[in-house]
Amino acid sequence: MQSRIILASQSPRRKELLAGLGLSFIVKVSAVDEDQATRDASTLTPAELAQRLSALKAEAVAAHLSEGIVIGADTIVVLGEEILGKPMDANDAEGMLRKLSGKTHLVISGVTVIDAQTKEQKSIYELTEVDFKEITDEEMAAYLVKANYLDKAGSYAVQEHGALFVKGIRGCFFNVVGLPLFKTAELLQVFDVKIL
Ligand SMILES: Cc1cn([C@H]2C[C@H](O)[C@@H](COP(=O)(O)OP(=O)(O)OP(=O)(O)O)O2)c(=O)[nH]c1=O
Repeated sequence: MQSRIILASQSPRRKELLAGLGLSFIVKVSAVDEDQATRDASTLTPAELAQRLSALKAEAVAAHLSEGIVIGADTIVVLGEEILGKPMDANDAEGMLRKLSGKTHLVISGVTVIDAQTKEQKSIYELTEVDFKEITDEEMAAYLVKANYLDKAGSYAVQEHGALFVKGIRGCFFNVVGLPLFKTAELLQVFDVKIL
């Protein structure tokens, strides 16, 4: 029998992406203080951090379960040495977008899967390069009024108004949206989840 799958994420994007694979699953979320965890993990590389945060989210949910396959994920935007998470407010968002303007950055998502019964746990990450156009002052002002950016790493969503700034990407598109489907599917197969 196929194990029950639990998505440990409040992100509507991750829910939609996973549902697109035809999997049936339930959503369960447990609180993780991502900001504190990021501060605690200052020696990690960005890829390690994304994986660590995804693991904390999956572990927080798996801790309350005796069976099931739990999936946690985390997405960060990395510009040079700087990690950009979600903005605190419009000012913060504007600052992030000014930094990203005209440059290429990385989007890294970590994904962790845990078998709640055996406690087997595995993490992967995926990395996508994203090229931004130069954002004009007029575009910036309109964007901050119209776009939904507060719950998005880097203050943009490539699948929404952020598309107007994204000239090109190299790598997995779904990774930028929040769940790298190819690598997530490979990982789920390690846990004997049948997709096809
Ligand atoms: C860069 C980018 C991010 N995002 C979103 C994906 C994630 O939802 C969010 C990054 O925040 P996360 O902390 O990874 O996820 P979350 O808080 O939304 O959900 P949860 O922790 O419960 O899993 O940014 C987009 O939707 N589009 C984009 O282009």
